[in-house]
Amino acid sequence: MTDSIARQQLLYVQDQASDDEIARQAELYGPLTDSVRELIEVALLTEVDDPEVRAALEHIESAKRLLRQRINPGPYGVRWGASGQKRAWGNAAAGLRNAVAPPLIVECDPDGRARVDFHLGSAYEGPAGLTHGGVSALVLDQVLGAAAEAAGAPGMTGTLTLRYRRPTPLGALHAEARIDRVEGVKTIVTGHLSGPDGVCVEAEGVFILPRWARGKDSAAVSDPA
Ligand SMILES: CCCCC/C=C\C/C=C\C/C=C\C/C=C\CCCC(=O)SCCNC(=O)CCNC(=O)[C@H](O)C(C)(C)COP(=O)(O)OP(=O)(O)OC[C@H]1O[C@@H](n2cnc3c(N)ncnc32)[C@H](O)[C@@H]1OP(=O)(O)O
Repeated sequence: MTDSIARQQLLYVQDQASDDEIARQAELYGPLTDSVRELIEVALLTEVDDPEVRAALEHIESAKRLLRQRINPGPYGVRWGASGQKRAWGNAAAGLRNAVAPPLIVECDPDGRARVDFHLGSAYEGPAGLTHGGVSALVLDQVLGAAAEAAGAPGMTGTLTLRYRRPTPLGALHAEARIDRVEGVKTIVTGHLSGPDGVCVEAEGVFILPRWARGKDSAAVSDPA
């Protein structure tokens, strides 16, 4: 096993946190993340005068000093609590503690379907007034991957093929996915992202359970044996 695979595996952690403790953390950190996400948007769009910008910067620096007093060296990883509840809170698309995430709160069915209604603000702009194509890929990767995982056939994205059919606006959007077929360790998933005028991006993904995870269940992925 290479060092990088071993390091990756160590970030899948059983931390035995109780459901109550997880709920406490979600209540504490969820609003912090939401506030930082809004800060990103406000910092992008503010038109106040220079002294107000400098004063705001001081406040933000002070908040960072507070939070840095005790800090995880990162990244967050994926953690499972005592009841098996999963926390992928660092995830760039869906993480509860990641202000970069839109966030996507994906609904899944165990038969391998997933869907999400979400909102992309000005921070996700690519072409003027439109969603960045890489952000559409992020969303579809996540939703297709979640469909595979929901059916018990999770995997790393091996191949993601996208067809951008019409420009994707910012604002209220929808994405959905379903498993097309499972071929051994490969799960093939299709889906799309749509806006108010219809489908904007179509996707097909091949999700592959990596060698190191084969024959293990999610409760054992952090066991390097
Ligand atoms: C229960 C355990 C949980 C384990 C957790 C592991 C993964 C779960 C991860 C996320 C799931 C959760 C939620 C979903 C959320 C988000 C989705 C976003 C996910 C990502 O953001 S993820 C980051 C981007 N992703 C990468 O960073 C991948 C880098 N890469 C690799 O890690 C390897 O490259 C890998 C694993 C892809 C394959 O490596 P490998 O050694 O396991 O593969 P191997 O050679 O055994 O091939 C087996 C069969 O796959 C075919 N095959 C091989 N490579 C292929 C490819 N690229 N495309 C199409 N088919 C391919 C072969 O042709 C053969 O096919 P056949 O059986 O038909 O011959």
